[in-house]
Amino acid sequence: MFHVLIADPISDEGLDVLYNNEDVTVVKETGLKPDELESRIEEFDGLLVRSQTKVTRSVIEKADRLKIIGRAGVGVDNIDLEAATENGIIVVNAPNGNTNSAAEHTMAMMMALSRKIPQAHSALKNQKWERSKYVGFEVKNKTLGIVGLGRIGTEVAYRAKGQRMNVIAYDPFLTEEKADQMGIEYGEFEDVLKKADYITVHTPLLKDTRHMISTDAFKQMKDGVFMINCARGGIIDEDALYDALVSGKVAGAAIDVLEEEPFQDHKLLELPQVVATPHLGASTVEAQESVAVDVCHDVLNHLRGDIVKNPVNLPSVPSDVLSQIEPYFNLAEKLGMFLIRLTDDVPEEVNIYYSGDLSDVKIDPITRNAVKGLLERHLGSHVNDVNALYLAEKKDITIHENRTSTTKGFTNLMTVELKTKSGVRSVSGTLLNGLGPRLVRVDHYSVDVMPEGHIVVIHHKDLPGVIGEMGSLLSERNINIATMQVDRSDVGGNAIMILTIDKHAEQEELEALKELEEIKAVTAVDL
Ligand SMILES: NC(=O)c1ccc[n+]([C@@H]2O[C@H](COP(=O)([O-])OP(=O)(O)OC[C@H]3O[C@@H](n4cnc5c(N)ncnc54)[C@H](O)[C@@H]3O)[C@@H](O)[C@H]2O)c1
Ligand SMILES: O=C(O)[C@H](O)COP(=O)(O)O
Repeated sequence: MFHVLIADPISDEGLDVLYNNEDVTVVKETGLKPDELESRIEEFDGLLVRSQTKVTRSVIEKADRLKIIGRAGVGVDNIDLEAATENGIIVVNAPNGNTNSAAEHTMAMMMALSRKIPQAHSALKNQKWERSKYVGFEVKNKTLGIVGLGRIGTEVAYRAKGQRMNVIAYDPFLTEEKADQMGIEYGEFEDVLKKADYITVHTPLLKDTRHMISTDAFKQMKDGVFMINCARGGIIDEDALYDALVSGKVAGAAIDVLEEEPFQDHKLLELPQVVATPHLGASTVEAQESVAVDVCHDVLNHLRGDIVKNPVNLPSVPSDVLSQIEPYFNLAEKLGMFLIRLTDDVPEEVNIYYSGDLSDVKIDPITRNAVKGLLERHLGSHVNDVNALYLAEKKDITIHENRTSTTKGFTNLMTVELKTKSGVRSVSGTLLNGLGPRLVRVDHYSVDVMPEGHIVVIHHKDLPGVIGEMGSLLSERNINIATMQVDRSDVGGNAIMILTIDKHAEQEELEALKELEEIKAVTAVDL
């Protein structure tokens, strides 16, 4: 049974996705104080929030069974992503559901600002008919500067063109060609600052974007510029904006978001040329239904062990690519689990080689599964594909991915190589069409083993009678051999035997095998 906590108001249409399942219980407790959330969180497998609830490191560190945090919306700056990743908790969001609403709100704010609608409205409600006081500006033929041309910035650009504005945009991923296609001007950040009559920001709040609209940025702008922020508080330095408004450098500002929310007594709100809404960009029926449905599906999928659509702290994989690589996840994990059993030394470096069909697919998610398999032996079951690479780095294990043309006759081949102070061990595997995963090499020995169940790997001398002796030893202990694979380096030299047996091999059973003179090493691997 999975327990999911809904900590912010989330649309019922989304919650229905969770309610209608026998394996899920939903607890709705919105408006929890940070210490209340900390004390409740250990009961839950899933947590659903919007922007209000702060999912801090101390919340995450108390979340012993938490597997997923769902953000019904875009911005995840209220969630400590680093802490979530370290603790193997996947964070998912719903990036597409509120794009339209946020873009429409931005346009509404720009028009309200330009035509002083909120000020005129409030005067009229106070019985003041002040027509001359509220003369505004047309936006037609003015230049709108967009900082951040992602989903929302792009929608704003198209709407502004519909208003016959000129649009100039800056985004690190914007090319001149793309700008041409959109019929807008491509600019550097400074060009946008200098040329725009209205500037709207649509970036996430990141280290690089915090206070990117600073005192220095205001200095570069036209006198009488209008500023709009329907993205995140903190992108605009609020003190610098206040000074620029008071000095008249900025003619007016439309603000949906501030650094500290909820906000009430903010000095910006005292200025008559500031139009503000309480973080309403995504607050439409349509957006809320859409983000809630999207995020609840991802939460349910993840809890049931299925793939999520919108991971934030995992590489996102388009579904057509996923269907190509998902079958390799199990193979990769098994290779990692097998390999780590071949040595008791401290892992230092892992090299993963992808070849054949695997040489031109997205390999990062496959690598995560291999590393997860490797680390599980020593770090336990809290290792997952979210934190596998982070934990490897923490343990000073370097991971290298390599694409090679060496297929050794297989249509796809994956080799995981582990370096320790005593040497290099490696294991290779393939997905056999229709037959599933196979181990095909262990170090330099060729084998053909299904990587599942109870396996015993025996390194021995290639001498007559060894196989028989081992067979009798095992049968004396009532251990049935299901399959057996042998290979040798040269006649009479070193050899390997890989047995699959019907039950877990106990330590004393392995010790008995080791007593045979010809046996050099015996390792049990349960996959
Ligand atoms: N007010 C609201 O209710 C509301 C609603 C939805 C989204 N938002 C916020 O709006 C913002 C944009 O959302 P989105 O869905 O368009 O995100 P997005 O990821 O699609 O777009 C963000 C864009 O910002 C660009 N960017 C990053 N750093 C930049 C920099 N230094 N300079 C210029 N551009 C930079 C990125 O390249 C990207 O194209 C986010 O902060 C989101 O949280 C607010
Ligand atoms: O990032 C977002 O999606 C918006 O800021 C919406 O936030 P909200 O879900 O709290 O309205």
